[in-house]
Amino acid sequence: MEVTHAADPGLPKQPLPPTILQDSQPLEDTSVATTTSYGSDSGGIPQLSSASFGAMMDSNPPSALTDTLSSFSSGHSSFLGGSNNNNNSLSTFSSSTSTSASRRSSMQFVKPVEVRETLDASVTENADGYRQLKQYILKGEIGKGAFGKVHLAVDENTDVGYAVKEFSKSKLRKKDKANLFKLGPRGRGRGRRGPEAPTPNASESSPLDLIRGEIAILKKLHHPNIVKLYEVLDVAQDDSMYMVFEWCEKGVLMPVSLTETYESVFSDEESRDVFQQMILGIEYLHEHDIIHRDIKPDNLLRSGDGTVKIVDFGVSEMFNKKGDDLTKKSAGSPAFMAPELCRHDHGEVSGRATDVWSMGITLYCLRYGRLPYVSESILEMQRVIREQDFVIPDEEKDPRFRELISRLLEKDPIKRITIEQLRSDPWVTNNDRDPLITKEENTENVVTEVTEEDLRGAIQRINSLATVLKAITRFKRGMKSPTSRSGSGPGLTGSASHEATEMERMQDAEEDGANSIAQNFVSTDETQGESTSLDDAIMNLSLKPVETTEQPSQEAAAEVSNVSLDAKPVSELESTPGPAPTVESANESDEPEGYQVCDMETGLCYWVPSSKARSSPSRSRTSTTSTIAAAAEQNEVGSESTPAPAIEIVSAEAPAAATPEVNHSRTESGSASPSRSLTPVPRLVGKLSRDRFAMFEKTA
Ligand SMILES: Nc1ncnc2c1ncn2[C@@H]1O[C@H](COP(=O)(O)OP(=O)(O)OP(=O)(O)O)[C@@H](O)[C@H]1O
Repeated sequence: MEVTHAADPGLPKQPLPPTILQDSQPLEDTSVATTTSYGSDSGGIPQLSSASFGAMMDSNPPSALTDTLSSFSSGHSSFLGGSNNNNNSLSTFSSSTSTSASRRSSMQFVKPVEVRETLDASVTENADGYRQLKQYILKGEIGKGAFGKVHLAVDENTDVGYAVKEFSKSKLRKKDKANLFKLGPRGRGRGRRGPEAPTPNASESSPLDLIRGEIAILKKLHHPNIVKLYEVLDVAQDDSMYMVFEWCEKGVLMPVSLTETYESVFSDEESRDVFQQMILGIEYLHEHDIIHRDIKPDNLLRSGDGTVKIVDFGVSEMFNKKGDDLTKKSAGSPAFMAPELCRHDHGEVSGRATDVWSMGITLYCLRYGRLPYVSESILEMQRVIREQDFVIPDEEKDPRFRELISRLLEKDPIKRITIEQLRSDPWVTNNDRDPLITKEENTENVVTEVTEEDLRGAIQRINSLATVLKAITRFKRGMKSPTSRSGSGPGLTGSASHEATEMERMQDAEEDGANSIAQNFVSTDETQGESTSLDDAIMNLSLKPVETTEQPSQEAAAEVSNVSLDAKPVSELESTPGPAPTVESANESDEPEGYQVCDMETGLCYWVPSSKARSSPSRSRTSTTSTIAAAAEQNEVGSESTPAPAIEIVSAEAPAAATPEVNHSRTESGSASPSRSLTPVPRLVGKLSRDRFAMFEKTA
């Protein structure tokens, strides 16, 4: 059996080392493990070190370094914030490590991947004695986090390797309660939300809510230097929840010890390469108003080709207001904490600047193999960070590096170097010999052509209207001229921020009815007083358990999509009087008057009129959005047992008296309907989103 790791879907699969490939033995058979280590609470079960697997893939594994690092595996102290006890090797960059040039070209392969959510998973034991979670066969432990183990898993259908992070729900709940006490409702859950975030409704919570913030953050991110999340699963019967991540087979870049110094550290070139990748990953995060807050070498993993992946968004914070990054919360690992956070009564601080500080400590560690600030107690550590200057070893001969470190570890956050300034730093760019890709290239979500295979490929389940918004956005960008997409237009110049890009998109949204969905989406607070942004919507919509009845009640449908009862479920829509124009009829005119939004999973298509066709500004915009959401979700509920009916939503904002609010046609299983001819593919115009919901312009 050939096992591969889940790199970007666009990249070729890479085989796992033969030792794992051949083996289908249960964990207890220690011959499976290429290296065995016994962590403090491993219970004697051999742990497979992902770094060891990675090292085996190197043509020239750095055995000396492996030896050196064995002294670092004895556990991290709380100063470092880490709790893993795996024996990850610090391997030098091997010949397989990608260069920044090849990385640049691989940026185009990053494809958005939808995160699947499974609420009723179960763990069974397979014929070979391995634990199996859905299609994932848990092969062995590759790490230990604060809330549980990290397993190497293999998808039995595709032989792709994944890192499956197990969480103990009881531990998470305990932590959640503590956060509630310390930080209030907004500090709850892994992956916190900025000050604008609404309070989660505890009474509606599902176990996945405990990690909902982290999921919501990871869902948004599609970048080569950010670890990909593929699926989250809750096992109702026991204490475990799982997150399925891209497997970073070379493991942790460098575990750091409070007391030790590495004998071998990253060379100038290697440190630059890692740091450049960190800059790109963090820039991307910051442009999406996400602050990581726990940047440290332990949270930088490497994939098989050496690409650096930022992991662990458990204490990250997502801000709803564009550009806002002020936080009062302290988080992260004390040794990496910025001085402005190192006082218990600190006021609001810039999250971006604190991430930059942590990048500085990380770079120092990479280069010199030790921390710049060390102390024996947390309070003392905080004092040292606030008051003392770091020391750069005398051997450091590169004045550019000295200058960079002092700008990164500048105690005043206002004076500290910014990500933007890092882009042109002489050490970072090696005096322009190794420049970074542009900010635009780095922060743009990649829009790619969709293949037939993609169209057929099932995205299992998406319970979020965010998908609709993303589809719309990508569709719009796909439809734009190359000039505007490349960012040479107003607001999209080299220094253009993501904020400007988003604003432009939103302005575009005014221009056609398709994007009215997007507008509705962000304006739901007008009518519901609840959701204020896409992020909120993700929070509110994406993790709800879906009823499994074929015909859910009106209340259930609204619950599923978390919309007001104003949103009509399909059953009610069916009896709505009025004409039910098909897309064919809508397409008869010469000019497009709207768009189809097609659900690629179920085959349902919705018709969204253009702004020209909309006539009643007084109608609640939420209604349209909500109705589509409810209808989509409702169909999803029924889709397992009955073939998908065809639904069109037309003239959704026309006055109710003259034209029904929502007209639709629906065909029961097996019966012929003109709407069945709404097969999306032939109608595709321009580029198409990979997501479940795709936009189609009418064809001439
Ligand atoms: N995607 C991955 N690929 C390979 N190994 C991983 C992956 N994610 C985690 N690991 C391994 O598991 C270890 C623990 O990771 P994890 O993120 O759970 O630890 P943590 O920093 O304590 O986080 P948390 O506080 O969120 O539990 C890592 O140090 C790493 O060795």
